[in-house]
Amino acid sequence: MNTHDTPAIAVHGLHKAYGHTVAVDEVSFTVARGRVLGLLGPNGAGKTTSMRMLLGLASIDRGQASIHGRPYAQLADPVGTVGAVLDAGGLHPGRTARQHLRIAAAMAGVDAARVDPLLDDAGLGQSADRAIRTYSLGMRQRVALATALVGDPSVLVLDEPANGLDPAGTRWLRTMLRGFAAGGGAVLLSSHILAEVAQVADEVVVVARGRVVGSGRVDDLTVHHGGDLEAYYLDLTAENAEVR
Ligand SMILES: Nc1ncnc2c1ncn2[C@@H]1O[C@H](COP(=O)(O)OP(=O)(O)OP(=O)(O)O)[C@@H](O)[C@H]1O
Repeated sequence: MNTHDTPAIAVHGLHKAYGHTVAVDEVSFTVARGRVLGLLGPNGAGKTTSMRMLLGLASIDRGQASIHGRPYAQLADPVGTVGAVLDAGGLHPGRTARQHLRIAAAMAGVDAARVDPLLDDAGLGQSADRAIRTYSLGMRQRVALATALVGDPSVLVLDEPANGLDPAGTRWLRTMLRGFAAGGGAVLLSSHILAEVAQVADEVVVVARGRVVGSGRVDDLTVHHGGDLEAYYLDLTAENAEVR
């Protein structure tokens, strides 16, 4: 199954518990090609766990998660299909950004010539030959984002991609994501920076304590809050403000 009617990302009835903590409780959403979906929610709401299940990094207790109609593990070309940023702290500290991207390109089976333009786009051209251990948080985030793009994927799954980025980096990310979606790509991103989400996402899903408490197009959801995503979000999550 890989027709144009199949959502790029589909999550249905996803459920996951860690001991007595229900991290994700019957979460469902889809992301169509050409769309950006923002996954919002308080700390501990289940956003990262949902993304990890989608990417086959955490087992699924119940429900299904698929990319272009298949579970991640059954994708014929996972690196060429999905780019992901889950934890920019996971980069090898002794490697340079250029080495890191070249290795990623080799693993994805793509031409190493793709690496330099990606480094330049991410604003890393000047620092690409320094060890990642000398990088700031925002620079690591830029490496992680550039790495996610190496395989020329059609789907991006990004956990707090703006974390640590300066204003120029945030603008680069926004422009990159809109361009990616305009080219037919699908993006799932989590973020606590609601002003940024309002600018880049077509739709949002709000989770609290593992459950979906709101979802839809940003314009529709915020109609009673003067178009203010933050006001809508804070109203919706007020009862679940206590983190777990
Ligand atoms: N490996 C784990 N072992 C035990 N509990 C976990 C584990 N991973 C997540 N949890 C719990 O599952 C719940 C959801 O966590 P998750 O990281 O998915 O939240 P989140 O929405 O991504 O939060 P944040 O916004 O703080 O990143 C939390 O209660 C968390 O403590």
